[in-house]
Amino acid sequence: MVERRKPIWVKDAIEKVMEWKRLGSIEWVSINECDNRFLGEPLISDHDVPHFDRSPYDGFAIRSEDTLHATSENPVCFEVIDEIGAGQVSPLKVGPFQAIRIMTGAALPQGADSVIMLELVRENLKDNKKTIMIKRKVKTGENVSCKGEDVKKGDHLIQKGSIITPGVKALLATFGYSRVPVIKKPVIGVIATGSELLNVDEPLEHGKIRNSNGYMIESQIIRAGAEVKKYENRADEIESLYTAIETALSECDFIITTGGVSVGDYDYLPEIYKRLGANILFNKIAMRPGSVTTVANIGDKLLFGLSGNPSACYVGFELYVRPIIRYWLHSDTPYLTKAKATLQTDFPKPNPFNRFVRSQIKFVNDRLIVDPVGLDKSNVVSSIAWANCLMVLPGGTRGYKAGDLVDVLLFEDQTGSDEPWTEARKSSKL
Ligand SMILES: Nc1nc2c(c(=O)[nH]1)N[C@H]1C(S)=C(S)[C@@H](COP(=O)(O)OP(=O)(O)OC[C@H]3O[C@@H](n4cnc5c(N)ncnc54)[C@H](O)[C@@H]3O)O[C@H]1N2
Ligand code: MOO
Ligand SMILES: [Mg+2]
Repeated sequence: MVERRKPIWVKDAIEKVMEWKRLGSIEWVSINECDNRFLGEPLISDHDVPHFDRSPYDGFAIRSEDTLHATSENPVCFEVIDEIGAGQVSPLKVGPFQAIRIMTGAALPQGADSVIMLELVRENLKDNKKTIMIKRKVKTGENVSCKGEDVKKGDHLIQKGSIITPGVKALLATFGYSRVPVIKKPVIGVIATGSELLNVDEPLEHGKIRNSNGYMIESQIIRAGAEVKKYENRADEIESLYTAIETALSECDFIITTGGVSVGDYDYLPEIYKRLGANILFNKIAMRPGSVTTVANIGDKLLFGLSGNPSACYVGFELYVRPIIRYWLHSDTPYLTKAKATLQTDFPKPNPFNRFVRSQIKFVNDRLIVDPVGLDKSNVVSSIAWANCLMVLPGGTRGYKAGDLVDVLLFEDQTGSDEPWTEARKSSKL
């Protein structure tokens, strides 16, 4: 008799997984290698930015009070006493009716309190003496980038666990981080199982397929911010599969297997969990695809038994593995970013379970609209490539109509959510 599995709610499954969440430790890497890593310490400024008053324009540094009576009928003459470019500092102090020619980024010289742009003055050279004529009043502080206007010393700029984007990297450089504290990535072992699997470079044979899950999961692991340890594909053969998982357990923080978790004759994962003495957190979830997603723990290590069906495998990763990785990386928003969008086409298929539909979300006339992509079956691979989100259609008997507002989970958005998607349980059956 085939084992009857008891499905649990999506939210409960995520909670059970997150009971085993762990925080990663810190390591220091070169700033050249910090892209897309997660910051291991908050970034607090240790100096003002800029740390000196500077000119935001190419112009002349002057004392504004000297322009008090300047008009086009009555221009005021200034003697140009020095010239400085960015990085140069004038040793001179600007006195009454004196000016220093100054380029964008250069430190404002002593005595000056404002800058007038090159375009607004008339320059003269007489007897080797440079002068300028100013025809308008200049305000105190005009065209000066003041010390600390960008960042003040002691400002909390970026919190620990934030992803290092180009902007964050610019700040790290600004504050002299040649080495950057980041969270050490968890190492995730990946074993694709199935006697039908060919390697990517093997020619097709009747009845066999190339292993796509292994590559897809590798890519999802990298996108989530973790490190992949890829093992050879394993045939549906209990002894070699058991040995491969045992080895992976000793070498990795978490293990992902794909395939072999259902109730088929050659689905050996349930038997292997038993042999390993693993504690099964769940082996059936009230969702499509990915209902067979199984998660077990041995000590503090989680074994994610993702479905062999590509779309189910993909969804299983995003819902259950990704938050474990992001939590490890100290993110306080480890779940996929949630949004609401308007369904653009009817989705008439009724479903008793919560359905996570591979979809495309986009802006049309300032409105977020979402459309399913490709074939909505768990064994398809093509729709994954066209999807940038999962549209969530809660279980119930009815289908959905164009114009309905639906929940959407975004794959690429880095904001994340502090709460996972949660089903309204009344409308969904177990
Ligand atoms: N009698 C039942 N049959 C099935 C049930 C069920 O409840 N009762 N569940 C179905 C559901 S739902 C799913 S999902 C699949 C899950 O299957 P497994 O996780 O056991 O995976 P396999 O049987 O090994 O393979 C399923 C399918 O996926 C293809 N596959 C496997 N690995 C890869 C890979 N690395 N790359 C690409 N494709 C892969 C494999 O060839 C199969 O076609 O079970 C249903 N059956
Ligand atoms: O787990 Mo299966 O994906 O429900 O199709
Ligand atoms: Mg199977």
